[in-house]
Formats: sequence, C-alpha cells, structure tokens
Amino acid sequence: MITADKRLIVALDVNSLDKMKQMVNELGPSVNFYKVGMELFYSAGEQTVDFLRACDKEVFLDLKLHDIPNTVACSVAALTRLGASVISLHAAGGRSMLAAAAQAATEASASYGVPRPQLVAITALTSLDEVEWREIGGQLPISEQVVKLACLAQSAGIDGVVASPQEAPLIREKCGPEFLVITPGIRPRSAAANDQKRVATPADAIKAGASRLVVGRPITAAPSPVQAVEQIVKAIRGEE
Ligand SMILES: O=C(O)c1cc(=O)[nH]c(=O)n1[C@@H]1O[C@H](COP(=O)(O)O)[C@@H](O)[C@H]1O
Repeated sequence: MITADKRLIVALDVNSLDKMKQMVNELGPSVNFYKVGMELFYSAGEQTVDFLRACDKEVFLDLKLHDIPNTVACSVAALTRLGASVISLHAAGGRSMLAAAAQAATEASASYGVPRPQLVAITALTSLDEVEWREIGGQLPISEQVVKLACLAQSAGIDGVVASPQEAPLIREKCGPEFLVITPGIRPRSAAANDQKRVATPADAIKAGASRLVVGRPITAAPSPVQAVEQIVKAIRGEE
C-alpha cells in the first residue's frame, strides 16, 4: 500500500458513521486527510470528526459557513473545539465576516487549547460554468471573480481558498506561495465528471499550483478505492 500524501484530501460524502468508518478502514494508512462535509456532518454530527481524530487523521470540516459576521464567528469558535485542521466559509460573506471568523479561530483555539484551524474561503463552486455563473449575476469571468475573492480573503486574514484547479495559477500569482489553494473538481482522465464543470486531472492540478486536492467519487465510488488512491497519489508525486 502506498504511503499517504497530505496533498490528497478524500471527501467522505456518505450519510452515516458506519459508512464513513468502512471507507476509512478500507483506505487504511494510504490516506491521512479526510473531508467531512454537509452530508456526513448533518447525518452523523461531531462523532465523525472525533472518530477521524482518534484514528490520527487530519480533518477538513467543510460546512461552508455563510451568514452575518457574529453568527459565523461564533460558529467558527464552536467548530474550532472539534480539532479540525481546516474549516471552510464563503468568501461572498464579505470582509467583515471573514475577519471576524479569522479572529474567532485564533481566540477559540487559545481558549480550547487546540491548534488554530486554517480557514479557507469558498470562491466559485466548481459545479458552475460561465452560463450558470452569469445566471446568478456574475459580472466578471469566473476566473477574475475567483482571484478577486482570493485577494479579499487573504487581506481579511483568511489562510486560503477553495477554487477549481483552472484558477489555481492566477491565485498563486496574486496571493503568493504560502496561501493555501484547495482544489476540488479533480477528475483522473478515466473518471466521469458528474456534476463538476471546472475540472482538471490530479497531475494538472498540482502543476497549476494547488496545495491540496479534494477528491470524492473518483475514489469512493471506484471499484477499488485503494487502487484509485494509489493512482492519484502517484499522479500528485509526478510518478505516473
Ligand atoms: O468546498 C468544497 O470542498 C467544494 C467546493 C467546490 O467548489 N466544489 C466541490 O466539489 N467541493 C466539494 O468537493 C467534493 C468533490 O467531490 P467529488 O466531485 O465527488 O470529487 C464534494 O464533497 C464537494 O462538496
């Protein structure tokens, strides 16, 4: 079995603790970073994060917070207690919301005695293409809007963004080498796109400047999830 690579985050998009445990046990030491998103968290709650932490796995808690600054700050404080390494919120919540969240993460981590989670801002969902983007009022091309939101998030004290690999080079150029760029919309050449529109292969996402790749169905729905992980990790390492 291949050694784990923290640049791969596997999305555990299942609806029960049992199904989650089954996938984590199947993947074993080949994966050390998992994403708990809305489906799993709303189905099984905090015990999902507790289980992963007990297995020594890192967690990206992807609840995509988007509300007024006070509500998001208090939610970030509550979630910080769980010990996730990364928490997501929407860049479209605006500067005050982003700054309040960043401050809450710092204060809550000190008061709970846990490491400060990194906050990442959702820019434009990878399921959107230019047509749907204009339909919701997008004025700039998606790539320009994503970079604009990335710069806003960075200047408000946010640690990184979630964007498609297609925008990663522009974000890197504007926000520098330290800024976290997490890219879903990852599809190995043989995998179905499903509902994703702005996609790239694992190798291309890394070349584009992504720090970490989020991959769900190409692994979890594969005939052999372990083999799918091996292929993706090799691609990330430039060994394919
Ligand atoms: O925040 C995310 O992780 C996210 C943002 C985005 O723009 N697009 C996106 O697909 N995601 C998540 O990334 C995962 C992608 O899953 P697959 O399409 O199955 O690989 C899902 O859990 C989505 O919720």
